[in-house]
Amino acid sequence: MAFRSRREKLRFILSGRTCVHPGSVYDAISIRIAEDLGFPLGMFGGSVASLAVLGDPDVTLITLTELAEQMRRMSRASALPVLVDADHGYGNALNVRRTVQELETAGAAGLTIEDTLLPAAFGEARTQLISLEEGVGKMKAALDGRGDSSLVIMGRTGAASITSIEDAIRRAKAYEATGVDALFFTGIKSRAELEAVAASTHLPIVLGGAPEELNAIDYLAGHRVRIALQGHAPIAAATRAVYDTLKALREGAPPKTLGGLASPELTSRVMREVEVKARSAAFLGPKT
Ligand SMILES: O=C([O-])CC(=O)C(=O)O
Ligand SMILES: [Mg+2]
Repeated sequence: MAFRSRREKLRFILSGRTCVHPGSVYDAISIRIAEDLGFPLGMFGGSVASLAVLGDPDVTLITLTELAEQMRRMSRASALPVLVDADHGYGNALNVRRTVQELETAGAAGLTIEDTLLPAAFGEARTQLISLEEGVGKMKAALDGRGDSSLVIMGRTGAASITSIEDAIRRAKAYEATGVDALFFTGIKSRAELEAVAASTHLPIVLGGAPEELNAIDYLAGHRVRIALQGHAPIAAATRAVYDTLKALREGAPPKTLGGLASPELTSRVMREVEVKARSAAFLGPKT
C-alpha cells in the first residue's frame, strides 16, 4: 500500500508519549512548506478546505469529491502524513463509509468523523448533535469502510461545548468501544474537563482548539493528548499577503518595490525544481 508509511507515522505519534502540533495545510504549496519545516503531521481542517477550495465559510457546502480531490493533490505533492477533518462524513453512516473509502484512496493518513448535525438544521440557531446511537453507527461504518488497516480513524465529538462534559464522556466511551483509533475533542474548556475525559477513556486524545490553560505541551502529553491543534494561521497569513500585494499593485506600486514575497530560492524549493530539472534532463534529453 503506497500510503502505508504515512499512516504508520501518524500511528507512531498516537502511540508515543509526547504531544505534537500539526501544521495546518490546505494545498500543494502549504503541505510542502510544512514538510520542509519538519512538522511531523499536517492537519487539513474542514474550515480551511472550504476556504481554499470554495472561498466559503465552514457551512458544509464543500462536497466529498472536492475535499478528496484536494487531499489527492496534497498527497501527490508531499509524503507528509495528513489528518483530514471529514466533518460528519458527508451524510449518514453509509455516506461515512464512502467518505472513508475516498479519503483512503486520496492518501489521507487519518480522518475524523464527528457527531455534529451537519449541514445545520432548519430553524436551529445553535449547533446540534446527532444521537449517540447514530454516532456509534457512523464510527462502525467508518471502520467498515477502511480497506487499509493502517488508516487512522478518529471519533470526534464537540459535545463538551454543545451539551455537557458528561455527554462528551458518554459519547467518547461509546465511540471508543467501536474500535476507533483515537478520540478527538473540541470545546474542552479547562484542565478539569480534560482530566475527566482522560480518566474515563483509554485511547490517544486529539484536541481541537483549546483555551490558554491547555497550552502547556508537557501537561497535555501527560494526559494522553498526542496531537493538539493550533488553529489555521497559515491560510490567514496567505490571505493577508495576497490582499496586501494586490492592494499595493492596484494602488500603482511597481512590482519590483513589493515586499514580503517568496524569494526565488523559496519558490524553487516549493516547486521541487531541482528534482524536476533532473527529470527533464533524464527524460526529455538535452537540446543540442
Ligand atoms: O479540524 C480542525 O482543524 C478544526 C475544524 O473543525 C475545522 O477547522 O474545520
Ligand atoms: Mg471542521
